[in-house]
Amino acid sequence: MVEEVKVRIGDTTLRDGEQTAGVVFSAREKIAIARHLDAMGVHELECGIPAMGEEERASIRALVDLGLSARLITWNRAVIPDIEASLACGVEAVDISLSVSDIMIEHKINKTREWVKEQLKRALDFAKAKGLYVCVGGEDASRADGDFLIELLSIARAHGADRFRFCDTLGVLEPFGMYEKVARLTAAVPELEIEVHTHNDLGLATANALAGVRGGARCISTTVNGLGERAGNAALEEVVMALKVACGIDVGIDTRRFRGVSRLVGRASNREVPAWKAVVGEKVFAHESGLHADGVLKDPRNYEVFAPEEVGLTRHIVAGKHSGTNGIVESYRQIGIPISREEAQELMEKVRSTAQRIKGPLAPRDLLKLHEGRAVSLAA
Ligand SMILES: CC(=O)SCCNC(=O)CCNC(=O)[C@H](O)C(C)(C)COP(=O)(O)OP(=O)(O)OC[C@H]1O[C@@H](n2cnc3c(N)ncnc32)[C@H](O)[C@@H]1OP(=O)(O)O
Ligand SMILES: O=C(O)CCC(=O)C(=O)O
Repeated sequence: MVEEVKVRIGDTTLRDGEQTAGVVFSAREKIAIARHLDAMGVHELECGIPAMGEEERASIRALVDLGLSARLITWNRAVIPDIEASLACGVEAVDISLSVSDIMIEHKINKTREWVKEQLKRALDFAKAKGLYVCVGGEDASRADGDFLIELLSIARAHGADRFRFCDTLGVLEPFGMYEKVARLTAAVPELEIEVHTHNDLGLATANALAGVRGGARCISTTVNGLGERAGNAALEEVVMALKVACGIDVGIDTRRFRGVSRLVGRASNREVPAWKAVVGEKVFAHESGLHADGVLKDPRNYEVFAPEEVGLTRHIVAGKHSGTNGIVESYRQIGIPISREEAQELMEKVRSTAQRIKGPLAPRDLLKLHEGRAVSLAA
């Protein structure tokens, strides 16, 4: 029997997403985003950094007060005051982060590997004594020495950690490397669950997250729209749909809400979602090219990897420069004008030249004008 792979999503839109340079969520927006993600069935929400100050702590307390089903987890440096600040917010789970690559140990926190091990023990013992669920965040794990990582995971396990977060902080890995590194850790310390936190600097965040699962990770860190530091994080909607469609893994999230949460976060972050954004872009189910429109009209599975309704979107047949007869018939049908294939063939040349002139698709009023034998003006 094939083992059913269970993967959980830990969404960090409210922490790493908000760390995008220049992005700020209001407390009200944080609540709306958290409610939306919770209603979709997202398993865990990384919801802020209590060490930042009283305003941040108040917004985290407000999230705790919502009594969501999702686990709320906060981000902390491996220092006791950060964990105390989290406790003061009422959360029951913490991510305790330590830089684990030599470059960051030596050139960022100015410490030694020995210090990292001892600090991990101190912070972990403190958090576990307080009854917290603890994920140990390995910042820059992808550039860390493999043997040192195994040593850290063993310490983390021995001191009661519940999970280790393998961070590709700079987004430097490719999927094969990601697979090998995570597989090595899961083989060495199988009792400790691994989460993968991937960044998109090379456009590989989603691919690397999936490779992590192939390597044995059972939790994926995501953000809505792929918001996050620099080029962003693995996008929630991409990860969930790729797991479902390409890997046959259903994480139990209501994907029909993806469009809604995507627009909510787009507005709150003031980062508009590109029309071609994978999974949630407004135009990813728009078909103009003659052969594509024809294929989709005969059976959407010809050119759609999943149905638009699955993610809250709708299909559009667009009349434009690359249209063919069947697409044009459909475009006229949609505006209540039934035309024959012959009529569509006659109109095709005009549709093409109009699209060329206006440098875009034809709106319903343009189609109407062409049908009435009138020209479409640029200003129309
Ligand atoms: C990869 C990531 O995304 S990790 C998450 C990072 N997120 C953020 O930085 C956003 C919020 N950050 C903040 O509000 C502030 O940076 C705070 C509250 C965390 C810290 O503020 P400050 O005390 O003023 O320190 P500052 O930001 O200038 O520098 C960070 C300090 O933390 C130390 N530090 C960094 N990471 C860690 C860690 N994982 N564990 C312990 N100490 C750490 C640094 O060495 C530095 O210490 P130093 O001043 O003794 O050299
Ligand atoms: O250390 C962590 O838990 C997460 C840090 C992070 O956001 C990153 O490494 O990209």
